[in-house]
Amino acid sequence: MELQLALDLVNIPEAIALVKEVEEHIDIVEIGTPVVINEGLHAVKAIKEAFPNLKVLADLKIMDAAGYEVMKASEAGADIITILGTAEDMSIKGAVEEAKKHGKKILVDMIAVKDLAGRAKEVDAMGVDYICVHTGYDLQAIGKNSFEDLQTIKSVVKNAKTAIAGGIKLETLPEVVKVQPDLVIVGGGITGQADKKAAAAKMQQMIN
Ligand SMILES: O=C(CO)[C@H](O)[C@H](O)COP(=O)(O)O
Repeated sequence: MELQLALDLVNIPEAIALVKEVEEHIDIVEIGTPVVINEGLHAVKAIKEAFPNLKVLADLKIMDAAGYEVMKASEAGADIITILGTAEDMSIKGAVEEAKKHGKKILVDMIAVKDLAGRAKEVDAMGVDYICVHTGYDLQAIGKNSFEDLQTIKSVVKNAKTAIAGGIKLETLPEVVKVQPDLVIVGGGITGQADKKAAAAKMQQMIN
């Protein structure tokens, strides 16, 4: 199981400082969608240059023009790029094809997908690398989580790795670990802690 640190509410210097604190306890750094909106793909480039040994995920949440956007994120140094499960099949297949050309991976974010099991089976057959259940901030605010959704995709996905994101904290991590996803994505559960290094270290220990 791998641990991904999601950075959503920082600028580039803050992101670098934060990763420095926890780098030995994480596998992947996510440049979150708000960071990409504020800073562009420069943020991906800056983090990859500063931490060449960590994988970098560009959370572009692609919906269209997938081949082009995957190409640009790949050129910036992203190792993994996200596309939405609600995107057209043609977009997801285009993302996979472009990522393969660059030796990169595609993570499908299943946020807001209604028929989770059905769509997970479909995107799994398109050759994507990760399928991720995700409760976004807006639904976290009304107490939702993706723990059951993780079980749903685990029961139908045959080829891709499975992942989970959205409000995971130290207290809820055991419930996630029980279901054995391949990738656990944590933002505020680390960045919102006074001792970020300790939180990341504890999570890494629980995951392993
Ligand atoms: O993609 C995201 C929001 O759209 C976040 O990066 C993801 O939800 C993880 O952050 P947190 O653990 O703080 O919810």
